[in-house]
Amino acid sequence: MEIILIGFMASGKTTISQLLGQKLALPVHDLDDEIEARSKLRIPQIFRQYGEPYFRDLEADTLAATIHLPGILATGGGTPLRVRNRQAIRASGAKIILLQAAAGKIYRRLQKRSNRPLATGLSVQAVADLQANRSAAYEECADITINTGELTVQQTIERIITELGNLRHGRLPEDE
Ligand SMILES: Nc1ncnc2c1ncn2[C@@H]1O[C@H](COP(=O)(O)OP(=O)(O)O)[C@@H](O)[C@H]1O
Ligand SMILES: O=C(O)C1=C[C@@H](OP(=O)(O)O)[C@@H](O)[C@H](O)C1
Ligand SMILES: [Mg+2]
Repeated sequence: MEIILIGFMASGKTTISQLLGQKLALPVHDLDDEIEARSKLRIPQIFRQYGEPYFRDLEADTLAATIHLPGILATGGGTPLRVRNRQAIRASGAKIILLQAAAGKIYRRLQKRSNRPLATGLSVQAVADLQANRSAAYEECADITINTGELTVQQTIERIITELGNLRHGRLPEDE
């Protein structure tokens, strides 16, 4: 992959990967879609019938099988939790983009109907707690971090393009 998007549920990985792929003319892969295609099961069905550890094994295997393809990869919110996945993400040579948003924003985005078994019935506090548990794993991988909370989808894309340019030219955010 050239670019890998990581971050909490509803931070925008799936949405942004699609638009970024169009903008940069790169193929787009979504790890959840790849897992569903490989297992021929929907994500909630995998959690219900086989449990989370089985899902995490599938996720790790699917990551290993897709990470060497060209393009942009949208991971799932839990993908960087396993150390082996973090190592694979770092070793891929892709630019790693961490999308963030405050718990209240994430909570509102999660109220839309979705395919996320772990988001069902989460309070704002539970979202904040889970974010706190996961943040070190995300930050360990990230080359670029973008807070999408106050941005539109279009603004997020523009910010990513700018930050990728800065990274390429060795500029730090403080230089701007
Ligand atoms: N600035 C933004 N960047 C990304 N997504 C945003 C933004 N503002 C609102 N959203 C919305 O947040 C939701 C993110 O969902 P999704 O792309 O499925 O996230 P993920 O794949 O990280 O779980 C979408 O409904 C998207 O339209
Ligand atoms: O955060 C998580 O543990 C998960 C996030 C989901 O992906 P999104 O982050 O794209 O919603 C999906 O992989 C699964 O429901 C588990
Ligand atoms: Mg997604």
